[in-house]
Amino acid sequence: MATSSSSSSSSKFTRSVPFTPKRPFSASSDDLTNTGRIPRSTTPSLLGSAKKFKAALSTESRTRHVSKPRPKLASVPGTPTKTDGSSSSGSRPKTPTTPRRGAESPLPFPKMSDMDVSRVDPEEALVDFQTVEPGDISGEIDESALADYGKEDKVLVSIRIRPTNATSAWQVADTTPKSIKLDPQYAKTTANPPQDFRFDEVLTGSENKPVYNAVARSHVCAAMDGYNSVIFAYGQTASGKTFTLTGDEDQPGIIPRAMKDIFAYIRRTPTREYLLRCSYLEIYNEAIHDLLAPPSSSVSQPVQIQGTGANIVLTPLREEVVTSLKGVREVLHRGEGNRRTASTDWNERSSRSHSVFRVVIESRERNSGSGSGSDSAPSGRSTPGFRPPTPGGPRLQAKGGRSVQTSVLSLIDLAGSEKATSDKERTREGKYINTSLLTLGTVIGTLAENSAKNKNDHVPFRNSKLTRMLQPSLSGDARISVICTINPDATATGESTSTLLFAQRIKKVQLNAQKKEIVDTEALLQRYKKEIDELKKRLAEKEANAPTTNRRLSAREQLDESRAMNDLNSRIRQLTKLILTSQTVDETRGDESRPASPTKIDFDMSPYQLQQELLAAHRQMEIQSTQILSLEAALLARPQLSPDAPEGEKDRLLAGQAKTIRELEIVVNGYEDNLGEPLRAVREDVEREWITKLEAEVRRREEKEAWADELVKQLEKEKKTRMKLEDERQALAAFVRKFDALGLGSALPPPSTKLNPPMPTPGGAAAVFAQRQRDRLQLSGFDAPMSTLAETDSPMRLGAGQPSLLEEEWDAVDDVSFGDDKPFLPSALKASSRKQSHSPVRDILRGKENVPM
Ligand SMILES: Nc1ncnc2c1ncn2[C@@H]1O[C@H](COP(=O)(O)OP(=O)(O)OP(=O)(O)O)[C@@H](O)[C@H]1O
Repeated sequence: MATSSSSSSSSKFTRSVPFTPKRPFSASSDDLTNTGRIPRSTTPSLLGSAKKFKAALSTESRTRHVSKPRPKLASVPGTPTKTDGSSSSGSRPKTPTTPRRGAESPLPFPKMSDMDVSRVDPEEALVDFQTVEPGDISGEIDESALADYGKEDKVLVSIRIRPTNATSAWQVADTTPKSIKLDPQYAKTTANPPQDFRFDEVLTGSENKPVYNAVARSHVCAAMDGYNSVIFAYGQTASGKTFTLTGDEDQPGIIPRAMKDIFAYIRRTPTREYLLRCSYLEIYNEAIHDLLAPPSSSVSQPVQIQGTGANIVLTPLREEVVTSLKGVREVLHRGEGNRRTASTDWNERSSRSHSVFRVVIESRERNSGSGSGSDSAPSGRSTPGFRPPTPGGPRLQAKGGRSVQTSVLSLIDLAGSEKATSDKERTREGKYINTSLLTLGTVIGTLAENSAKNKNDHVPFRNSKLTRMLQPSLSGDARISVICTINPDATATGESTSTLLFAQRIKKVQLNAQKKEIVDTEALLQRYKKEIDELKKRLAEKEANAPTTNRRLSAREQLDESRAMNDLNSRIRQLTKLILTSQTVDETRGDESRPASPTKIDFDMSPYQLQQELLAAHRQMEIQSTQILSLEAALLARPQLSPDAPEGEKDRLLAGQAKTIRELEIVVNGYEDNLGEPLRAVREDVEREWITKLEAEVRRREEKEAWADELVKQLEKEKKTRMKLEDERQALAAFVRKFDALGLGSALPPPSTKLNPPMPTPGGAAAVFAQRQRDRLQLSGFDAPMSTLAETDSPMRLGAGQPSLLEEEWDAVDDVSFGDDKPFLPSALKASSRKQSHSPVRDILRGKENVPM
């Protein structure tokens, strides 16, 4: 938002923007528009500010600043001459926003507050082409050039580059779409060329008229045509958001131009009449303040957002009815006044808060005076009297078949976007601005992603008041135009780039705004009745001609004809039902005690229709007679006793029934004694017997499991021992082979044969060793090879072909003497028996029950 020169010095918030042209430049706008720069010689005081023009529409500010007489606007061609003030239709309605102090209401309603506008009669506040004064429309708006409301399903995204005294760091190309890119000399890195950003519009200069025409006009017209429209300005502090939206005395911004355009639109639309309501609010520190409510109540009663999804309602929020541009100025002026009152430092506040100006536009066709239905009152302010209050403000009613179109135009000036990224101070305020602008970025990012990738990811609208309020619009229910303002100075390239990235993201959001209409139900009923009459007429004609035409028609054509009559009939029945439903509702409301009649017979029906009705009635009767029969049977089953039977009879019947009850109790008790109790006992016995068995089973299973675990552990241990022995055996074998290789493998000679050199044994020491192993096994009674033994002996299988030394004792293996006459048997047997007696597995197995050893 804008800066005030007076307060800027005191503000701790220093603005990087020195450029604040307040007065019209002597340079022509052409000088500025193309380059976005202002010649130094023409630049006015740098300390001037647009902030004081924030309420540029206020009549007060206008009289204060404008010395020259207001230019007289040429009347719009085709504008009917205004009738004099005495005529009720021509007299200009007073904007009902002026406080009516002390006015006593003649009606039995409680006295309304000074600012209560909820009881304004909407019929008295209507605006139409006759009531708009030439001064209320903008002479600057090019009426002939009505845009096409922008791209219907895309957000209209434009960039506005604020003029600068320094050299702009941005280059603008006048292509289609318009593009903007950073001057390479200001790029941080020269590795990649600067990104070329493309948008619907890239605007430069200080002229607000082309900006309005390019970015806002289409959306204002769309709002007048029944579409919700949102125009918001996003950008760094002092980049020109407020200048663009509000403008100043010489360059009115989008808000004043939009209001003028609204009245111009009304003036050139003689077929419709309008009810305009304005609201003005501010979101500051995540609280919504109603700027039109008295300051005390706006603090004590902050505005709440209610509802979900597309049905968001702001409450309590004042909506002021306006009938002229003067009324709009007053509303804006009051809102600005309240906003300033609430802040100690206006600049800080304005750049840290979001302001939202909303216009609710309701319209319906003007009554042609043809007297359709009961509504023959002339259009406009003819309905006298006082209305009961409507929440939020008066509403236009759908009348005499004229449906009401409702739309909202929202004009939003956001807080400075750099707060979302660089506000280091962790103040409450900074945090809240961060929250709402960061959430806006996230929401737009997710929406863009969802549209681009056809996804349905959660969009965090609820994370901030701003996004929650904008939810219906951002969800696609509005035409959106975003104007992103950038400061072209080289010092601000980072912030400007992030603004351009935001703009690029929002471009991808998909929209699907629809017109909203409230239909007049009375008129709808009238239309149904008319259609029924026409259909009946056609049906009657067909039936009358049927005898003659049927003779000429083929069988197929006759069938078609009969089908057509059937169709007519069913449509008549359908419409009649719709009418009857609404009448039935009215009847039941009117007299609760009287049941609504299920059907109404129209005696104007054709014979065919009556026949159908008769058949349906017959079917209904059959169903009902079956029901009657079953009810009669039920009645007969009841004990016979007339209501006027003597008391004694009744007592007897009661006694009889009491007896039956007792008998039934006896039966129930008998069942319990004879069957219930014994059955329970049997069940308990069975349970008891089986519980012990079950417990024993469980115990056994647990023991076996423990034994199996132990067994596995022992086998593991045994396997390790085997591996170790195998390693040692291999070492020994290697030693023996080496021994042989040295020629020492012959049987040792007897000590006496020293002279005869020993002859090597055929096959060497290895052969001797192998032979000894075989002999040993044979002697122990094992024929199977060792490896087989190992496999069968142990529940833990070793790899096939793995040599086994399980049965071997180290001292046996240790016997490496090569004398084949040395008896081997005793040692082997001894080892074998010793091994058996010490086997840990056997020890465990022995300890187990039921395991044969
Ligand atoms: N296009 C422009 N032509 C001439 N002056 C401009 C333009 N844009 C901005 N300015 C001037 O720059 C100053 C800052 O602009 P403005 O107050 O609109 O910024 P802002 O983005 O609204 O800042 P904040 O975030 O604080 O509200 C004002 O004095 C305004 O007059």
